Amino acid sequence: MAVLNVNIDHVATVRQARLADEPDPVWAAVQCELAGANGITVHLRQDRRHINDRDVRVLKETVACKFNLEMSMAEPIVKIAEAVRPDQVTLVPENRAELTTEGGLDCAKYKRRLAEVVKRMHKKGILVSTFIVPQAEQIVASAETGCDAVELHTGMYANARTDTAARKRLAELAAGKDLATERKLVVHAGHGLTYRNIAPVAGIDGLCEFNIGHSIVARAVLVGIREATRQMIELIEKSL
Ligand SMILES: CC(=O)[C@@H](O)[C@H](O)COP(=O)(O)O
Ligand SMILES: NCC(=O)COP(=O)(O)O
Repeated sequence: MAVLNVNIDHVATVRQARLADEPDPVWAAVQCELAGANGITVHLRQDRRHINDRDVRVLKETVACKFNLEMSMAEPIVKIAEAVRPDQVTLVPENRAELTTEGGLDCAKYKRRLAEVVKRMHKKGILVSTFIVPQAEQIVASAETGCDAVELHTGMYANARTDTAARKRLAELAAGKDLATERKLVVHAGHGLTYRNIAPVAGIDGLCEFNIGHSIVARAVLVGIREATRQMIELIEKSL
């Protein structure tokens, strides 16, 4: 059965819209956890557009479930992860001009840097996942560099315009999950997942963890974050 990590970046986006001190993502994390979330995910971007260093430090102290830090492999950010020691890091590509994460991390191209970061994270007892498109060379590079998990990028599925295109993307995700499992990687999935599109992905047997953010925070504005988290968990659990 797959579990849900709630990505609370966009709670911080609302705070940063006024450079204020509310809403506090730390308060949101507590509510998600009380609603049954398996984990809390945040992306500490180099431009600090939403989550900041203080959030990451306080979340490390307060999150009792899994704390998953999404981050690029830029050296200053890697040093922060070493100091904070989240339960897991998910390594992502990052482009300052993007609205959100666009593609997957090119693990094959940056294999040497990836192997170094994996070693440093493991030395601190941190699990490592890579956020990748479901392609064989990315899965193999993640396995060969000693990663514990991969997060398959569901953005192309989420953006599919037709049922045929969505089915093709789902088949790619399922095949990626099979290969990653064969390579002894734990398989996560996320990006662009919503209350409307979660069911077919959550129906793929063997996916262990979903990271979902924007859609849950958007719903939370209307129904509260505990209820929004609860509704998403219910959909995931119903789909298998
Ligand atoms: C890696 C991923 O798919 C997302 O979590 C993304 O990195 C979140 O970043 P934003 O919240 O800035 O879109
Ligand atoms: N890695 C995906 C994630 O954490 C949340 O992505 P989104 O649901 O905000 O698109």
